Amino acid sequence: MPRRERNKFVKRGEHIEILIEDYAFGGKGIGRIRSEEGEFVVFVPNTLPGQLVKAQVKKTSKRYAECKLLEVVKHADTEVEMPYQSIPGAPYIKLPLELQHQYKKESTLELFKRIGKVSDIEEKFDEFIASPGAFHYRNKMEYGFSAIRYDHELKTDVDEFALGFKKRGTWWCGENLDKDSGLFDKEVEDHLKTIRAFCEESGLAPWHAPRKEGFFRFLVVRKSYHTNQLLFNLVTTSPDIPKFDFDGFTQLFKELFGERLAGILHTINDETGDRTLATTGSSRLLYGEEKIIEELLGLRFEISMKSFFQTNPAAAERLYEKVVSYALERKDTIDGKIVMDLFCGTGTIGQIVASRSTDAQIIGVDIVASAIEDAKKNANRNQINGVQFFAADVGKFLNEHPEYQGKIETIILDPARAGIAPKTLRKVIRLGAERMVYVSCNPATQARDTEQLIEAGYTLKKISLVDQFPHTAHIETIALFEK
Ligand SMILES: C[S@@+](CC[C@H](N)C(=O)[O-])C[C@H]1O[C@@H](n2cnc3c(N)ncnc32)[C@H](O)[C@@H]1O
Repeated sequence: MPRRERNKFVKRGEHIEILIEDYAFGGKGIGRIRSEEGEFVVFVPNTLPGQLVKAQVKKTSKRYAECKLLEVVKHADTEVEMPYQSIPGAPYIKLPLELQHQYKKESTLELFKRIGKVSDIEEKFDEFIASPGAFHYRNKMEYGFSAIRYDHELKTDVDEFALGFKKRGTWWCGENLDKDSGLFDKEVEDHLKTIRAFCEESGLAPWHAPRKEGFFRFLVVRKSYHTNQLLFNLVTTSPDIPKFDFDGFTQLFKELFGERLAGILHTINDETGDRTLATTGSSRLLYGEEKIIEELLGLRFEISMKSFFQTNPAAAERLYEKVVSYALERKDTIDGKIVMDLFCGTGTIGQIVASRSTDAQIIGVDIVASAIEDAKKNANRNQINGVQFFAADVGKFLNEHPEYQGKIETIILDPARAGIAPKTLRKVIRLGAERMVYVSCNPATQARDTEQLIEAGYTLKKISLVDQFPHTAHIETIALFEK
């Protein structure tokens, strides 16, 4: 085993108190220990510049240490009070949006300098696109049931029924969400404690993660901003199904949400893993419809519990507008041409490009068969011609279709967080497109791919950032590459 390099500043397991001075990409606060021996860097995720924090050292190397946040000892002067319940999914909610934007922009551009080797990245920077709504912007939430609850007053775990989110940094312990978190639908979250009380009164057990047993597992909610309707999915295990009052449960939701209630599903998940939906296990409709309709840039989409859909539709519209504007900037490479939409998901980008061009042929490829089915249905519903969708791995698809080499002028790429596998990227490069519009939800992998694209003769022309998830560390980037 390689020997870990030691440092003279901190030891693994040690508790330290440190002032956070800076922000690194991905939501890590940076602290510095200074001594005559030099400067030592400490990363503490989910912290803000200006905070004094207690942290535990998890990993060390010669020049830096990675820590886990234990407690914020003193808040930063920049933090503001919020009327929302704080949740692990929104670690930066107390930081004013302008500062969140500034940190996200600086740390992302820095990545492209360091990993992508684009030294003049500031000159390529085009626009920072904010989310139209900074609060209550999500259209989906997954609340977990837990038999172990974290009590913030007692500062310990207690054996009690909980419904909400996992306590940050644990897999076994939940926290109750008692009111609006500021991220999803206020009415749903304000009513969550009533739903919890109904479930608790049934006497059936919530999921006990260490023992891997219990009846109640998840409550998933999807919302349409177009119709303001809500679709719920109660996920449970199967043995106690006959003991649960599903009619009473449905009645409660009708009373709480009235006209807003589109439907309620019940899904069985007997698998012990932490996933909401089991690969096995069935779903049945308890009430109403199993789909809701959403509208995006004038196009209509049918959304079921399983389909992928952008989580912040209003910000997704802005993201798509930017992607399409980069693609259509040179209409001569689109009109009457074949355009590839790789990693196309439900095919939204390809459909928008098709609807705004003349005789373009869009080829959409995604590995998830159900997403491709939705893409085809959505294209039919929106009466969009000239689109073809394929359920396949992008690398395999390009192997099996050498006829496209040299025939494509514009490629749109929107890979998942892991980025594009280097082998697949080489195949994409071999298509010989003049232009690539590369969308990424993980700029770190995009910065890595940028270096490979530059080596292959592409130039990074422009880059825009889209803040789809305010109060989190996430940021999306749209980069335009040209030969
Ligand atoms: C960020 S999403 C794309 C979203 C899509 N552009 C949209 O706007 O709806 C990334 C997509 O990559 C797909 N994917 C991941 N690995 C893949 C592979 N090897 N080949 C094809 N598609 C893949 C995922 O199924 C997912 O739909």
